[in-house]
Amino acid sequence: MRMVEIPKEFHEALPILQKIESAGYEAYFVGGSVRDTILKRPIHDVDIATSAYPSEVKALFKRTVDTGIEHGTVMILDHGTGYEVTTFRTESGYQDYRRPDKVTFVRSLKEDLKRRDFTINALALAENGQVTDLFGGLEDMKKRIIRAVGDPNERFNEDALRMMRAVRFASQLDFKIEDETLAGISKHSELLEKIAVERSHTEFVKMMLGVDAENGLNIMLETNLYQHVPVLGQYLPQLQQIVASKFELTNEVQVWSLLAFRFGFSSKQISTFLKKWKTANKIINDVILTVELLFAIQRNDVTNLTLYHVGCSNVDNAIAVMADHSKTANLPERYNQLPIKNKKQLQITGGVLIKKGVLKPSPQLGKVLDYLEQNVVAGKIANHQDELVKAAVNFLNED
Ligand SMILES: Nc1ccn([C@@H]2O[C@H](COP(=O)(O)OP(=O)(O)OP(=O)(O)O)[C@@H](O)[C@H]2O)c(=O)n1
Ligand SMILES: [Mg+2]
Repeated sequence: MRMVEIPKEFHEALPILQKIESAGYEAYFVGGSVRDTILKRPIHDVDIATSAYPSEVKALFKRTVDTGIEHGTVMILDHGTGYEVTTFRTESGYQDYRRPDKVTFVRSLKEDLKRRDFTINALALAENGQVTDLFGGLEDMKKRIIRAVGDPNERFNEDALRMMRAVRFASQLDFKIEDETLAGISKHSELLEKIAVERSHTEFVKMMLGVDAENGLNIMLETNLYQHVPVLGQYLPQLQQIVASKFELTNEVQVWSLLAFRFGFSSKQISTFLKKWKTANKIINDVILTVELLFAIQRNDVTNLTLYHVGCSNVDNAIAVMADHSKTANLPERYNQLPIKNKKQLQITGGVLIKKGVLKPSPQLGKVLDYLEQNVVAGKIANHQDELVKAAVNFLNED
């Protein structure tokens, strides 16, 4: 296949390919950017592979950085924002199921493409638009199939994360996993435990955000992969229910909130669950708030105070996760109509209360402000300074 027009994302990098080629070596665009171009999907990172050895690449350009020199990767800064150029290589050893013991630089494109994970990821695009397809990647794209390059057992033994990548691509691209590749995943699913949780985490979240996430999750159940990631193994019936329901998620908070809500987790359980997945603290906090609101929605017990405390973005997250939209239809409007959205909008401060002689600086000040904030949110006190001062005086007299 010959691409008539090379997409604009590649243009800035074309001088790099031309320079390497004019020095007598081969150079190609490879990996995800080629796959996504042919599938007419947005491209993120543009990777380049070459027959030139790293020292030869470095000799050709003025500004280079050794970003991964031991496995053959050099970043070239001469053109545009920086492009990673990696020498064709073969890999061997893989005693730990995640990275090779030995990388050997080679001059042959075929050898390089042979060690890649799936046929759709083993395509090379030349500067003139010619696509090299040695393993039927183009045909598999047409048939919408994820197929391992060569023997799936070998590919998954080399890097067990590839099993999660297969599931992620199936969900993201709405592709089917070819039978032998699928059998390879079932056979080797336990190898996933050898992989750093952070890497499985990335693939799992991407999978759950894909267009066919129900299918992706279902494949994790059918192949037993779910038993070899943190916590999910104990929740098969709940996961089956999630698979059977339709869901459409747009960020990581929603992914974890859906699971935690369906698993019936308390805040403490959510924290333990997500720490096992090495999730960022900010995400954990947002999930706790989102799930708190989800349970309130389920109980038909959403107060203004809950909406206020959960915050705008997590109200949106809860709405996205809740399957029953009749229960959430009025929430955006209710949120918008809250008298205040955050503490800063309160028309009073501790300083003003002190200045007006309502009370002296003391630990009680915080209590008074909390009282005012909660009652403004609940609509019981108007958010005007005079009213707030009056309410503070009354509160102190009652106390
Ligand atoms: N475990 C892996 C990871 C990557 N690759 C190869 O390296 C390329 C680039 O890897 P990466 O950027 O991690 O994935 P992409 O396929 O580019 O997917 P994404 O769009 O998420 O970047 C892949 O296309 C594939 O050829 C591989 O063979 N095995
Ligand atoms: Mg990529």
